[in-house]
Amino acid sequence: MSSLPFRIGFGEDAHRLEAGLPLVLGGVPIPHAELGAVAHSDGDAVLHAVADALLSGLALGDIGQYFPDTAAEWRGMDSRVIVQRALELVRARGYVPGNVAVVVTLDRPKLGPLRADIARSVAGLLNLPESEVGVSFKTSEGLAPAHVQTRVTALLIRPGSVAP
Ligand SMILES: Nc1ccn([C@@H]2O[C@H](COP(=O)(O)O)[C@@H](O)[C@H]2O)c(=O)n1
Ligand SMILES: C[C@@]1(CO)OP(=O)(O)OP(=O)(O)OC[C@H]1O
Repeated sequence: MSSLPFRIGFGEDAHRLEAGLPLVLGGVPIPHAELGAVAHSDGDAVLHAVADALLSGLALGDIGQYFPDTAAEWRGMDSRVIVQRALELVRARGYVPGNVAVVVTLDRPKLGPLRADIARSVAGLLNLPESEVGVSFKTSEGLAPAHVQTRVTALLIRPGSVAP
């Protein structure tokens, strides 16, 4: 069991995009997306990277170990369940999330108008104030138009080990 007051986690995810599929990011359905994620689950690349960031901060592996993409039971699953499980594992080791920073690379549609919705959704899942969830968007500058990529850093704190 770690005795460090802080741990840093990093997660990354990518999904191929195709027409006729839904796009969900951070638990928020993206309206008017021409392309959606090809995935075994609901393909929420933000929540997959959030969960991996939580797990990696405590060297707990990655979501594929807990939710294999070969298991029929996880087909089409709501990725909020993945984050909830990762959070349970983090809490069981005596840590809680302090803040997270999310970067989404997606060419279309523009996500700026949904920034607050995504931050609020991720914050709610992690039991954090919205102000502790940074959300940035980038395009690939046309290099990967049928692709969504996400990267997330997470600070994990052991309550009681640092002055408030
Ligand atoms: N899907 C996206 C991608 C980017 N944005 C915003 O556009 C601005 C410029 O992005 P660059 O990749 O060209 O640097 C930036 O302010 C992003 O927030 C967006 O809203 N949705
Ligand atoms: C979430 C899982 C399981 O349904 O499948 P995908 O939706 O394909 O997502 P990915 O980020 O490729 O890997 C994790 C998987 O185990």
